[in-house]
This record gives sequence, structure tokens and C-alpha cells, in this order.
Amino acid sequence: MTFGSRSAAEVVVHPDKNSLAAAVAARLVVRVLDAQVRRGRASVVLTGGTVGIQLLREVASSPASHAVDWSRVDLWWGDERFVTSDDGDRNAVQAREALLDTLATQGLREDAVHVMPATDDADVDNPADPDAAAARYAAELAEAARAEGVGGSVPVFDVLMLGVGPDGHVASLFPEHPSLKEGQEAGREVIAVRDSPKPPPTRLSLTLPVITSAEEVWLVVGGADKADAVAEALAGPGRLPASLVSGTRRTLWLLDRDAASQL
Ligand SMILES: O=C1O[C@H](COP(=O)(O)O)[C@@H](O)[C@H](O)[C@H]1O
Repeated sequence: MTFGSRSAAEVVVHPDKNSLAAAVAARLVVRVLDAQVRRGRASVVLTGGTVGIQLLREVASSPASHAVDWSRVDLWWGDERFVTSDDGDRNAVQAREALLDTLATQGLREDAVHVMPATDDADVDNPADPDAAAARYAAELAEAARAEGVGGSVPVFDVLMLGVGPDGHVASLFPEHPSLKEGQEAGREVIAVRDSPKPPPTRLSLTLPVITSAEEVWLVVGGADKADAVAEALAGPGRLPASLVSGTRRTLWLLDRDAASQL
């Protein structure tokens, strides 16, 4: 895979984490509606993390979300912790609790909820092997791309959301971690990350070329502990994975005032 064309970063600052989560939720509902009008369906890549999960709760309680036809939405994940499927550390478990259980009663199809593999999946040949799990998720992406007839190895992502760690990581792509370079050199869509600097140690992640293939990439960041990473990433491409992501049409940094305080 090659990197998509880069769009320039736009920055929107909200007063605090709560208003950030509510505003991103509203923006997400509109983006999904627009995609459905334009191409009949919508495909969203979810993130874990504090604000990433809080914004899902906001969607669940938003009257506007009833305007969406959830039976025509696909959900993917940017990264996942490679633990058992019921582990509360999993981004997918947190997302189900925050939003997806609600959307299941509003038409969201279970086969459109593309969770990343877990260590206890019955259909993973070697459940303990994160590389096999990464390959299986890559195959699921390729199958979706084939079904859409878009060519390439991943489907259209209308919007891909990311949190940013205080160290500048996005998804489970950590600065200077060997998996970052290895995944790219091997041309992989999904990588296994071992010895993650943030627990749990084993994770799965989309790679930079897949992330940058999304039409819109939204970096959703709240908190003063992220301010230095945000400022460094927005200064231009460099050491931090957060500085290397962009959407083909739009790159939005959605911040609270604390996260924006070093700009
Ligand atoms: O480990 C992870 O962390 C990031 C950021 O989380 P936050 O709680 O500091 O906002 C998150 O985006 C990622 O999906 C997750 O696996």
C-alpha cells in the first residue's frame, strides 16, 4: 500500500472534554448521514480511549442519531487490545456498552460490526497468535473492499477517528516502536504489536497507509497531558505517529482547550 494524498490539518478547539465529546458525536451523526446520502451507506472507524468512548455515549443519547439508517453503516476499529473477547480493556467491549448495544435495537447489523480478533476467537486457527489475528482482520478488510468493488485492499472509510496518547501514539502505533516500521515495510494493512509501551502489551493496529486512506481522519484529543504531543504533531511530520496521519479529503484535530494549550 502507498500513502493517500494528504489534506492539511484543521484545528477546532472546544471548551472542555464534555463539550468536545458532544460536538464530535454531533459531527459524526452528520458525517454518517451525508455519506448515506452520497453513496447509500457509511463506514466508520472507531477509536478507543477516554474521549473516544465518551463520544459514543453522546451518540447513543442524541435524538439526531435516529435520523441515521444504522442498517447501512459498517463499523471498524483502528486498534484493539489482543485479550479475551469479554475483557473490559477491549475497545470493542467498551464501544458495545457505550453505543452498539443501543444501535442493535435501531437496525445496526451484527455482521457490519467488524471487531478485531480476540485471543479466544473460535475461528482463529491459532488463537494465541497475534500475527494470524492481524492477517484475519486484513482479510476481512479485503473482503469488504471486494464487495464494494472499490479495488485495493481496504474499503472506503468515510471517517476514521483516532485518540492521541501523551506520547503521540495513535491507534496502537507507538513512537519508535519497531512494529511501526516493520508493518510499513512489509506492506501490511494490520499489524500485531508486541511489547506495547502502554498495557496491555499485545495489540492489533491498522497501519499508517490504511489510516491515511480514509476520506476524513479526526484526531479527538482532550486533556493537558496531551498538549505537548498535540503541539509537536501539528508542527509537522516527524517522530510522532500522530504527526503522520491525515485523511485524503480532510484532517480534523478536534481538541479541548487543555489539549490545545501549547499551540
Ligand atoms: O491505548 C489506546 O489509547 C489511545 C488514547 O487513549 P486515551 O485514553 O489516552 O484517550 C486510544 O486512541 C487507542 O484506541 C487505545 O487503544
